[in-house]
Amino acid sequence: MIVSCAQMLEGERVAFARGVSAADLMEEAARGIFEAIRQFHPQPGTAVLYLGKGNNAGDALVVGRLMLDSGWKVLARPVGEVAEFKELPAKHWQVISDRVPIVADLSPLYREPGALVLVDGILGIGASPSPLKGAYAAAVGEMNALRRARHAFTVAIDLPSGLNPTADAPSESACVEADLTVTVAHAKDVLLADGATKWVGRLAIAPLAELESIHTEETARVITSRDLLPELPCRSFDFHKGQAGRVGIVAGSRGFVGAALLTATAALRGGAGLITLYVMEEDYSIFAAQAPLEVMVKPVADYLEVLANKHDALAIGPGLGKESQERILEIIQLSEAPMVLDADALNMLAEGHLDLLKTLKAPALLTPHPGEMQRLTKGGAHVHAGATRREQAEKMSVAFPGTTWLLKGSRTVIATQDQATSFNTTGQPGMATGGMGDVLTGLCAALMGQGLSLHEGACLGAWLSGRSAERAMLAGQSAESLSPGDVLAHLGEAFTDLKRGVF
Ligand SMILES: NC(=O)C1=CN([C@@H]2O[C@H](COP(=O)(O)OP(=O)(O)OC[C@H]3O[C@@H](n4cnc5c(N)ncnc54)[C@H](OP(=O)(O)O)[C@@H]3O)[C@@H](O)[C@H]2O)[C@@H](O)CC1
Ligand SMILES: Nc1ncnc2c1ncn2[C@@H]1O[C@H](COP(=O)(O)OP(=O)(O)O)[C@@H](O)[C@H]1O
Repeated sequence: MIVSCAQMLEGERVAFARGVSAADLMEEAARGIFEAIRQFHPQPGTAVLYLGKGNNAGDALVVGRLMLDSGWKVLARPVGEVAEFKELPAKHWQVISDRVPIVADLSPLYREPGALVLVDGILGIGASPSPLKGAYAAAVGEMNALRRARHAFTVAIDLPSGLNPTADAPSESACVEADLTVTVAHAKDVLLADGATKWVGRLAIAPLAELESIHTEETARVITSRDLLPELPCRSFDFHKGQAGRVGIVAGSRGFVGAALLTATAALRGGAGLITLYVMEEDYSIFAAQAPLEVMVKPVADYLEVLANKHDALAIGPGLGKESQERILEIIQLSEAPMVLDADALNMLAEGHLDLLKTLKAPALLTPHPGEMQRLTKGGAHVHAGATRREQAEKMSVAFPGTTWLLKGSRTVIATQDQATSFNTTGQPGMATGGMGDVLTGLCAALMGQGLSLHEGACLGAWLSGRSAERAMLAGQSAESLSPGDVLAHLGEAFTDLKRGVF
């Protein structure tokens, strides 16, 4: 659920009026924040707490205490004097001050071995909307410099300090550039603004039981493992492959073999019962030689043969090229199985055939990246110039009833008419490499084949592929080295994380 900072403050006020204690909330919030940090840094290292004077600093100090108890070395960098701390941060500072040196000189941090985590407890939702000045702006600049030069992992508590808590668009002045923002109780709308993503980074929500039921926006939500898990069918012991879905894949061409194989392997790792990859006869030997053993590769003289077989879901588009446009458009129009349309299938629709989406027999999930979306919306008939990413996806889903739109990016957004628009939180910049979208397509098709609705299949596919990328990083990959193959290899852990309810 999504709230404005003002709604959050009001929710807190109501909770305090019924006797909830701010100290208890802070303890619970900090436990969630620490858990989220551990999700990315399971082994202790060095942490620097950047501290303002309000309760955001209080949260950081409780997180610091939990880190100390788990073997971390913790240092403090107050923006002002510790004597200025308000009641709760002052109390928590007293508890740990003898174990937490105040850093005066930053230069040793640049040489500090091991993981370095910066905790941004400077400002939260109590921040004024004006741009940061003086010592506050300097502290933010210092954190960003450490992040860039030392690759320090930066965690913002509630909001990255400097993000305007009242505006739709964040200010471009001093703002903490976070790798992870752990926001308390509910996602704040400002964190989801298009321009905010580069400051917010990975978003996680630390739940607060007492603030669960505050008034929230019902038309949008942030995807969480807690909401997604009930959508994943729980397999009975006597489950058989026919129940796991027959997925057909229409992808690949000469020169684009990998796209089809990534899609097929993702469908396999996403749980599909039977997977058939359809390829043109003349290319059969290339695909058959490289396809996973479990995938059936079927040569066709004409793509329309695909429709003669029964499927629970079809994935159409990755690496298809342009040659079979007419036939592919026919399949899209005639298919009775739900479809995921990606890559070349989208490019074909963009070449004057978008209205075909009004005559489909089956529902379709379209998964454009921003470039493909631009091609699909050119001319402005359905989406006005300057529309936000959320507006683009929503407007297309309304223009074409029966379709779901997943607009890819670092904050993937998923829209279906009359359903809450969903924002994904998982993933990381290492995913910005060719082939990641093919994995997403195969995964979504597998989930739809197992009976998930288009919207929930898209949400779960986006969450799992992002989480799998994070898992690959924990297993030793880096943002530079991460490949779609790594995402495929770690999907099992992503499913396990879903079941464990990770952030
Ligand atoms: N309430 C709760 O129960 C819970 C709250 N929680 C946590 O508390 C956070 C909110 O805490 P908060 O209300 O104390 O505000 P916060 O953001 O820390 O700082 C405000 C202080 O900073 C100052 N200041 C403001 N703007 C400034 C600027 N531009 N430049 C410089 N200074 C500026 C301003 O000082 P003033 O100007 O008033 O002297 C004020 O004192 C919330 O985000 C979450 O992390 C969680 O623990 C869950 C339970
Ligand atoms: N910075 C990022 N953070 C999170 N996810 C990302 C990031 N960059 C890319 N992704 C994800 O990686 C995938 C890339 O898809 P796409 O651009 O279609 O790749 P391709 O067409 O090369 O297969 C999408 O799921 C997208 O959301």
